[in-house]
Amino acid sequence: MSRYIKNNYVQFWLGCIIVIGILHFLFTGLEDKVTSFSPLLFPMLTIFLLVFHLFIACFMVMKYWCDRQRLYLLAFAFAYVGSAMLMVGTLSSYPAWLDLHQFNVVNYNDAMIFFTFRHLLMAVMFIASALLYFIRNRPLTRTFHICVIVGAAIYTAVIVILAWLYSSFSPLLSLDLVDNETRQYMLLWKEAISVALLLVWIVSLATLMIITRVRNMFWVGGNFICVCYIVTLAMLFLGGHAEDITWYRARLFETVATLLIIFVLLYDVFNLYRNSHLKYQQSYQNSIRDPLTRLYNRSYFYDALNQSLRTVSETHPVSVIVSDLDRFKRINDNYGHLQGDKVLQFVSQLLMDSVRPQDIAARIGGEEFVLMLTHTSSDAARQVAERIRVKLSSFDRANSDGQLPEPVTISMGVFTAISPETSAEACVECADKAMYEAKETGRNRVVVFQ
Ligand SMILES: Nc1nc2c(ncn2[C@@H]2O[C@H](COP(=O)(O)OP(=O)(O)OP(=O)(O)O)[C@@H](O)[C@H]2O)c(=O)[nH]1
Repeated sequence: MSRYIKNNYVQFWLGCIIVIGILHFLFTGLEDKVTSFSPLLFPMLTIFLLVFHLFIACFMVMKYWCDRQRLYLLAFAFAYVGSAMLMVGTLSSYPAWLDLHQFNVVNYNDAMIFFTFRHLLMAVMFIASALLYFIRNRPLTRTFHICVIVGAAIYTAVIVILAWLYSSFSPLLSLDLVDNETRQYMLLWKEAISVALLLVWIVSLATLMIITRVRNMFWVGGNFICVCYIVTLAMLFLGGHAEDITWYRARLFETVATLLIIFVLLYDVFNLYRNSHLKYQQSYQNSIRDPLTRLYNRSYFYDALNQSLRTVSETHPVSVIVSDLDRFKRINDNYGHLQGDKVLQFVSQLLMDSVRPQDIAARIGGEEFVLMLTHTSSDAARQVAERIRVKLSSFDRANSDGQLPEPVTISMGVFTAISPETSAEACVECADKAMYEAKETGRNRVVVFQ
């Protein structure tokens, strides 16, 4: 177990180093080609990021809505919705994205205030999400759900309102993080807030790693985004001033990393769809097959026969073969029920292998089987039955790999429907009568219903 977890961590960190290394390589390549970035790049990237965050928030809410059990998804949803709202504030600090006359008027301090509160909101919500994941299997009451949702909504609202109050939109409070004239970072940002945010994200990453153990793609995404935010903050921390190349690089990095997370989430959806489709297929097959022999069950057989009988005619007959093992009780009595089951499985496999894919082989009683052969005349059906009978009687313990404790024989009755008026029940009844005639006239025989 601990090796499995260690493997997860090693793979995760290797993946992070490779992805971040590739992104870094691409960005430096881009920076070498582009001498100066357009002031529109930052708001454009922010718009992309905003849309990505709304997309992720919708994904989390929808996933939560599926069973309304996984509260940790809602913590993520609030983190991303709040972040998107704060990005609207960031955009308003860049009027150029809407109003070209104010191309050079950028409120860097506001952009940094919205950035700070955005990260504070997200990092704390990520920790909350990990804690909610930790208690996911406990029986949580409806009141607890409501409290968590209300708490997350209040926290998000408080952060958004505080960001707005501290920004230049409100005269009530103020926070100096960037000097808008010189574009230099203020001491408060450089020595306190950036370090504090970095620490909060490190705590967030540690909490996520310990609790989730990076156990699936969803949490690979969650942990990866924490690493990306730490890298983003480190970039800003090392950068000289706002509008410096690192300012753009950090935003570009965050946008690309979020896009990667969207791909991870899409993969998660694909996995969910594939698993639920597989489960559906399994439960559907279980509902139409006999558990012991994997032949079709009685109800599936009757449905299929009724369907085939609708189009039956003299040129397109449908044949039914009812088969019953001879003196099967003796096998059970002499060798036990388990050996009896093996005999039933062996005979079922033989029946399945002896018919075409469009035919149906079903188990309709203890040791009673039925075959439906479409577009098969009475004579052809008799030949199929005869072939199966001879084949079965050719096996003994040695050449059946011990499946048959002794040679086993089968009695078979054939009936062929040529009119759509014939019901499925009547077909089986007639074939059954022919099979009983085979039993009465010595067993190990094929009789065609006349
Ligand atoms: N091992 C096993 N035995 C089963 C199963 N279902 C039914 N049987 C047994 O099948 C036997 C059927 O016996 P009978 O109907 O008396 O007939 P028979 O011994 O095959 O003799 P004839 O049909 O007259 O040739 C019974 O002993 C049932 O207990 C099953 O799923 N597994």
